[in-house]
Amino acid sequence: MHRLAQLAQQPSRRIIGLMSGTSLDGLDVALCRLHGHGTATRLELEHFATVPYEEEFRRRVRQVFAREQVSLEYLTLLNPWIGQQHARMVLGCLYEWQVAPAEVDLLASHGQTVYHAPAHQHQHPEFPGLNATLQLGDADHLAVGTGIITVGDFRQKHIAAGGEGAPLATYGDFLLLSSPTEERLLLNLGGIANFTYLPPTNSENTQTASAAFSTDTGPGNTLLDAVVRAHFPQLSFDEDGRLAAASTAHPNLLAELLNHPFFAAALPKTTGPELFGLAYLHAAQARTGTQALPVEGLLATLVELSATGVARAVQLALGEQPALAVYASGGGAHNPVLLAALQRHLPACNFASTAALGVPPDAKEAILFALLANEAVAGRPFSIGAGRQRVPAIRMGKISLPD
Ligand SMILES: Nc1ncnc2c1ncn2[C@@H]1O[C@H](COP(=O)(O)OP(=O)(O)OP(=O)(O)O)[C@@H](O)[C@H]1O
Ligand SMILES: CC(=O)N[C@H]1[C@@H]2OC[C@@H](O2)[C@@H](O)[C@@H]1O[C@H](C)C(=O)O
Repeated sequence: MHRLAQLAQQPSRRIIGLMSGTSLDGLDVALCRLHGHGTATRLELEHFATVPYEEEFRRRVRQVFAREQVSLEYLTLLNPWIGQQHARMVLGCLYEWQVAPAEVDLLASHGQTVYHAPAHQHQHPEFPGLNATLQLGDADHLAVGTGIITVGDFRQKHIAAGGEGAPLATYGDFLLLSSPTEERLLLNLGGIANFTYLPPTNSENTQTASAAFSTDTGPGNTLLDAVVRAHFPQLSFDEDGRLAAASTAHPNLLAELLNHPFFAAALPKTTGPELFGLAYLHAAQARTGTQALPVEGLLATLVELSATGVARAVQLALGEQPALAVYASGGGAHNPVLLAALQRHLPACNFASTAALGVPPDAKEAILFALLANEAVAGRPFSIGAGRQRVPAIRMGKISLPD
């Protein structure tokens, strides 16, 4: 506790942000130097790596990932095991970067989401209105395994304060990437796509902060990856969208997929592969008689679905022809076919990568969790609209001590 009080007083802190997303591609590890806190926060990214998961890691997580029925014993075993694996991966990065664990002030660990259950999605009759989400990889195992104080399990506080436990990007995006003059959209194209809307902070409107918010928009890469894996077991994604580029979207299947009420629901909203999985796709194919659609056509349809989901959410928030600066991040930002579809749907928007703002697109989410840990230890709850748009004024994360 004494160490934590010291950390809070330091002008800057060295924090490792960890993110393991829905794509199960690997653990993102971002070593950050964070100066100050709140709106005065300044970031220096010292090192970044994605430690790829071995097939065996993915196989074990998939035993429970987004599944309604699993072995409770297996789930219990995975919780410390993932924590231990993540600790090992962090130590491997530190060794490579020639940084001693004692030179790092904090670890910020998101853990592995295995089930996301916002009320609109589970609709369980015994728990009406209850939002829930579960991340595995207990932070005590990271703290003891690395010797670094660890902040983990960020999402529960957001739910306790009235949110859905996601997206949490709002807080870090607002602190780090707001512009005094530019109206921005920070678009993350991960397994699930989401965005943060950031109005200019110098706007005449003193309510500006209260207009900043984040929402999921629907699938990003999750369905694309699932279809690629089902057809080509040796591949994990459609590199540069080459397969999708060889065909065009099937209009009836696309319309059927977009018929899901999620796409018209009010913002903000969250979702996951529990909803946007192969069962959803196969049901829509059965209803439209498109079961025999070749894989290229399927992928082209799914790229269009992801882009349309983003465009619909942007239009719900900002009107039919929004003209603002969009900064993309996440793995989908490397997919030229997806980016071209987005530009087609939002022609008045100017698309760039978050690299243009000094944030490497693959590192962004891991950096955001380092920012959240910085706020947990050194910040004060700051208001982004005090509960409007479900952005509660809270600090998030639980603290695990190594001893
Ligand atoms: N060159 C590329 N071409 C096409 N797609 C790509 C490329 N590089 C990465 N991707 C896609 O990005 C995915 C990984 O994205 P990312 O790491 O942002 O997801 P995540 O963080 O796991 O997801 P989430 O943000 O939903 O938790 C890959 O599975 C793949 O679908
Ligand atoms: C429950 C959960 O893990 N959600 C993730 C997921 O991946 C993208 C999207 O769905 C987003 O809502 C969230 O992650 C980011 C980092 C967030 O909370 O902002």
